[in-house]
Amino acid sequence: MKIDIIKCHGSGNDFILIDEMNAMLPFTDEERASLAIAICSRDSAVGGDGILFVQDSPHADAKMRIFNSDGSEASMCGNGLRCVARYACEKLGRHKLVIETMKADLEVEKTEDIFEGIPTFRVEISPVSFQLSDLPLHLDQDAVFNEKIPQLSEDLLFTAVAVPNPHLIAIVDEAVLASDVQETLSIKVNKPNTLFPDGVNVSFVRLLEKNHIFVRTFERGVGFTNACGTAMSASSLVSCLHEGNEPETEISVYNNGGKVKCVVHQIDGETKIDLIGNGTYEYTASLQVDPEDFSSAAVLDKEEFQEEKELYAMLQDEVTAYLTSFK
Ligand SMILES: N[C@@H](CCC[C@H](N)C(=O)O)C(=O)O
Repeated sequence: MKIDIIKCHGSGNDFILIDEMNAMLPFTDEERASLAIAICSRDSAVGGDGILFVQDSPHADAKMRIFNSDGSEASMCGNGLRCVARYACEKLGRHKLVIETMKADLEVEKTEDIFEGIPTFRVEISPVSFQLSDLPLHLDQDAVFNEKIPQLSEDLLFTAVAVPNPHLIAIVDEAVLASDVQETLSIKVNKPNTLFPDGVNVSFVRLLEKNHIFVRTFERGVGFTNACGTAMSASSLVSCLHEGNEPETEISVYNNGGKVKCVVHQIDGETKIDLIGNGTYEYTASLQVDPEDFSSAAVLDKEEFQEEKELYAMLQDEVTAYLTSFK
């Protein structure tokens, strides 16, 4: 069988986008999980942090489903939603859409370039919940706000938040960021454990200057990625709650894959976060796959988006220069 794909990324968090809108024979969920495991493998002909399935929606302009590279389905994907926003806006000829996700219909729109010539999109990150039951995190308390979790660390202070996928966030210094603390802790809470039965995305955050932070994330179902959009959004919120950054103000969020901007909105007791950043295409192609063995996928008719790659590399150079000033 042949599957048309777009290889894309949001801040270096890379995905395979598959359009299932109007599909005559949509995949089963078992096939979606198997396909993610097969073609996201960095040993495969494609490789990626996950697959974005774009589908019809009965009550929104389109629907996004995200399958991690281990085949697990997540409730949300911020970097992926920007790629889906670009694809759906271009397909439907619109600049603003509503995209259905597992737990919410979210606003997306094309916005001013984050770097000249780089397609940039604003996506809504919500709902936001600090209730531990919404992650879930099994502790005998309702929330974890900038406090210790002795089972995980004697020193670090954590905040737990669902946006709506689960995130555990710690503000750390450069020395902790450079250590293996994050990897060890992340592996512990993403294998069978009593605290996080569904696993959790773990982010270490370094404060750079006012309204400028660096975020590195070990993603549930993937491992370390260049960036995690929901994690960068949640980390921006935490930086407003505990570290003096400002709601209703653009927070520049740097990561190993580039940068995004986040704006935290807190209105009538409800929190929403705008995540603003690139939706970059790397290439289009057709995958020739054996429906009985997805791992045999071959890439055909590959067409590169060379100019986009070169522009994004210039943004990354700018980010590297900025981050070097904090070493
Ligand atoms: N990288 C995504 C998050 C993808 C899902 C996450 N790994 C999870 O399982 O919750 C993003 O950009 O938010």
